[in-house]
Amino acid sequence: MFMLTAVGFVKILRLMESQLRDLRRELNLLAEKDSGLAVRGGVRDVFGEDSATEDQPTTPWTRAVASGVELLRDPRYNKGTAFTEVERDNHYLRGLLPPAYISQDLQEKRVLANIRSYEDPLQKYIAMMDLSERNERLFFKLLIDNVEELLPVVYTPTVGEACQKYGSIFRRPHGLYISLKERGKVLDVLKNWPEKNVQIIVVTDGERILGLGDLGLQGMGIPIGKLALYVALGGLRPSLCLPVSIDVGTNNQKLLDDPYYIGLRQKRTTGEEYDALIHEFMLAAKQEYGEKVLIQFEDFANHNAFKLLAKYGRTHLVFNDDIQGTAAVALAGLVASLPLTGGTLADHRFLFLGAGEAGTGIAEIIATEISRKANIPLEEARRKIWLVDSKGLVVKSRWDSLQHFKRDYAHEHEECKTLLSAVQALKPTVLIGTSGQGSTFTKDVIETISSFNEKPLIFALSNPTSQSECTADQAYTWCKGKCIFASGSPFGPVTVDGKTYYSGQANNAYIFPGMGLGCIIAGVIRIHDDMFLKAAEALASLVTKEHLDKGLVYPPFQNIRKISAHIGAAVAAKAYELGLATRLPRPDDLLACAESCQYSPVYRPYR
Ligand SMILES: O=C([O-])CC(=O)C(=O)O
Ligand SMILES: [Mg+2]
Repeated sequence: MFMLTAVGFVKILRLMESQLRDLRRELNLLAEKDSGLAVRGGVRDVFGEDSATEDQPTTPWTRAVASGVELLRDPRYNKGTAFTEVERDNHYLRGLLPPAYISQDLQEKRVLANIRSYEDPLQKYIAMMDLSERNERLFFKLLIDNVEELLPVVYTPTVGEACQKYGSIFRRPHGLYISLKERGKVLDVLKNWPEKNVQIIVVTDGERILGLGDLGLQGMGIPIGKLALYVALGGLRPSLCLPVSIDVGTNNQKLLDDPYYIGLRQKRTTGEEYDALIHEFMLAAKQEYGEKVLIQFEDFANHNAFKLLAKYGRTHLVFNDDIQGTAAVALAGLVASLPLTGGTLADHRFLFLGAGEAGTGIAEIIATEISRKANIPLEEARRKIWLVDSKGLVVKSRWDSLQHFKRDYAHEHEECKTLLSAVQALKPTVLIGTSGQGSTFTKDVIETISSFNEKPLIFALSNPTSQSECTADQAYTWCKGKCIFASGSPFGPVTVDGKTYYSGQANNAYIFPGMGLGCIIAGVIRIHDDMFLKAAEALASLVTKEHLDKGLVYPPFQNIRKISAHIGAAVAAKAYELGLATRLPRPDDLLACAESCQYSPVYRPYR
């Protein structure tokens, strides 16, 4: 006869209890995974329970989550010391946390103080990334509430240095790495990503990271940074976002020689092998996430950027941020500055230093806007725009050797070998730098352009700060305070002869978050250039007299979530007008719809 002692009975009970606990945890995890897959109808559901309207802290969050130490280690759900007593009991957290309860606001204060205590921007970047790996909501709350202070940390200029040193500062992997080793298995790679309802992908192949050149796989910092901005600036839910770095090798010898380099140790592959990997990725993304997944191409080199946009623009929901996003932000600044310069866009003469993605992208959007507003043919509008590349002024006589994307701007003129001689010959009213080369707007150039302009417009757009064509200080000093200045990376106010001057940040970060928001609320299936024109107009319309009085041709980033909602609504409206929006019926008030959908990073109470 089997005799059960009291000790044995207790042991069995304990065992059952622990098995039950494991089972419960497992079920919780499964429930979480399943609910991540659920897609119901209606606009708000695109954003799930995270959208502002459903995210009232007083409403308990009903989704089951992991518990115990797994909950603390999951950055999506961890709240650290902000777990309440009841939550600590219900989710097996007793003893795993110190007894104090620290609210999210207080946690935010503490983390901000820590970040401020680091002098080195790269240390701040590492601290921010560590936070995002620990506690996603606290990371986004901190970024949203302190956007002007922290944007330069998670984005340009610091992200540039982070990419350069990515291997050395590598901790936990972020995003998805697709290398030549994954050929034939890209769909499986996408299936390994934990989120199933991805709606925005930012992808780079690392060949032209900002103005820093080929950084190979280390370019991963860029998609990560851009997607953090989709959430913080645009209000998209973090789980919708997927950063991807495609590794086809690098031609950066310094990286190939670096023992800490994290990418494939080989020269870049080109031609068929390159095209095949990208194509496999594009097909797999659509297969896994559907027709409406938005794919943003970022920091590809010119030769691939134009090709990929043309190739996939018809079959996928894609845009190139460096061509189209930068174009829209530059146009917005130019339009906004018209009350300061007088006249219309058509009255200006534009000279670009840099004739790649950004330069020709901006040129084309300006020409389109002029042609529509002044009712003149596009070719005539293009004649107001001149490009200087590494060989000098782009002119007709260079036609045969010009890359196709420069040819529309190859006008009749004698050759000018330098920027200065082009400025002297053409007398532009607007000077735009998209060269990726720092210190190229020299004192001579700026003095010359201000010698024949009351208010020259000077946009030094290359990033990060080290690659800016000139600094705000140089521009205002050399033109004696006459110019309107904007730059791709931020510059603080400068004082010249006792007067303070401000400069706007003409960065595509104003545009792409709103573009993504607009695409999602309207269920857009294809991007049309007119959506970027609308985004630019919406941004320009938010520049007030008060901003202009300070010389600012962009509204401050502080209000970026509202700005993104305006841009999103404008983009969505255009998409509906063009028949490219699939979410029906069309909401009457697109702005209210965009605002109500924005993600809130405030912690949710767990049942
Ligand atoms: O990332 C930025 O700051 C803007 C951008 O797209 C680039 O410079 O490539
Ligand atoms: Mg870029």
